Amino acid sequence: MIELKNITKTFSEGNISVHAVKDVSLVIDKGEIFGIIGFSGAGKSTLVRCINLLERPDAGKVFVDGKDLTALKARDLRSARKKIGMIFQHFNLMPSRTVAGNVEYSLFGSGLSKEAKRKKVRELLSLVDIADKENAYPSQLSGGQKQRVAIARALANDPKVLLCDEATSALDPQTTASILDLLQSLNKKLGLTVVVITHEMAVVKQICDRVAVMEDGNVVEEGDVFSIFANPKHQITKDFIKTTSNLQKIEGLIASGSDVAKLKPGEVILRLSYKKANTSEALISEVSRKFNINLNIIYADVEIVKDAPIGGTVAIVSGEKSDIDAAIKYLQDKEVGVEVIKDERNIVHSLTKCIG
Ligand SMILES: Nc1ncnc2c1ncn2[C@@H]1O[C@H](COP(=O)(O)OP(=O)(O)OP(=O)(O)O)[C@@H](O)[C@H]1O
Repeated sequence: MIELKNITKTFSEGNISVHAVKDVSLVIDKGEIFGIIGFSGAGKSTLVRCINLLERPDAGKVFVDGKDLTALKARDLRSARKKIGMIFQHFNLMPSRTVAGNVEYSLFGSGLSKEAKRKKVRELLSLVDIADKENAYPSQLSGGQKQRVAIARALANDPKVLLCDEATSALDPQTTASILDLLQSLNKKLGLTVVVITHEMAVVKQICDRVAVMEDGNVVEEGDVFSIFANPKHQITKDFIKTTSNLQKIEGLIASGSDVAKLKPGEVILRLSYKKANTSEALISEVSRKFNINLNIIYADVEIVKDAPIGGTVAIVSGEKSDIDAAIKYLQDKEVGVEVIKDERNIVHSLTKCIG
């Protein structure tokens, strides 16, 4: 549905140049929810604004629904743009128009009669569940309600693509969840291709099918959401994932000398993370039985991402060194990520050596 080919965009002010997007190529499939995540200044907004040519790239091509937008004349570009809706962090509603007026404004030039426009506006407002606010002004609405109006407005010309630029960043967590639910239901109901820019991995986890991670104008990693969460390759991706997982807290507990992370000689702390869609919690009891070791779980953080469990556990493991080694190998063979966080097994060895 969307293909970005070698997109480059540089902003110049005086003799300072900012390379906002550097030779980025991406393919976003029809009907998917695609996330673009990165820290502030990574180039996400610039890249997404290149999709509807709000920013014209210095180099590269933009294909949407088979059309090369970069090659279109102004009039054709205007009509192609109508098939690409966009919503923003701060909603961008017109304060002097009512909710219905804001949505109707987008139907200007649609050729619909006054009555047909009214009907369309009512349908759109019902679709986003805000029909009761038809006559209210933006200043009388909450942030979540404003974003619903902005979504209705973005859908007025029956677009095939919806671009969402930090659409939930100004909302509280509960409202964020309800707007993400709405985007997901519109994606299913209308077959809409949705592109979501965010700096929150939780947003990606909740609704995206695939994600691209941006840093310093480049896409550094890209893939389906489960694989990215299970096997992040780039440091920045790992940092983003840390923000949504409790499994990293163990380092803090060790550093603070917490009793929870104290080991007896011979014990080891392992962090197990699921890397395969068919991994299950049953593995823990299985290795415990099979290798005659004890796993005392300190943290478990497992949730369902794209219908598969993701996350893992942190456990204190005790048993014979050779049994623990064999259990680690067994888990790794089952494609569970195993990290040794703290290891007191050598203490047993040195004690044995001393006694011996
Ligand atoms: N119109 C502009 N003129 C000059 N520089 C710009 C312009 N737009 C963006 N930039 C610069 O390009 C870089 C990328 O900005 P961009 O807004 O695309 O990043 P972002 O990842 O979306 O960040 P944020 O999450 O803060 O919006 C930044 O260094 C920014 O200052």
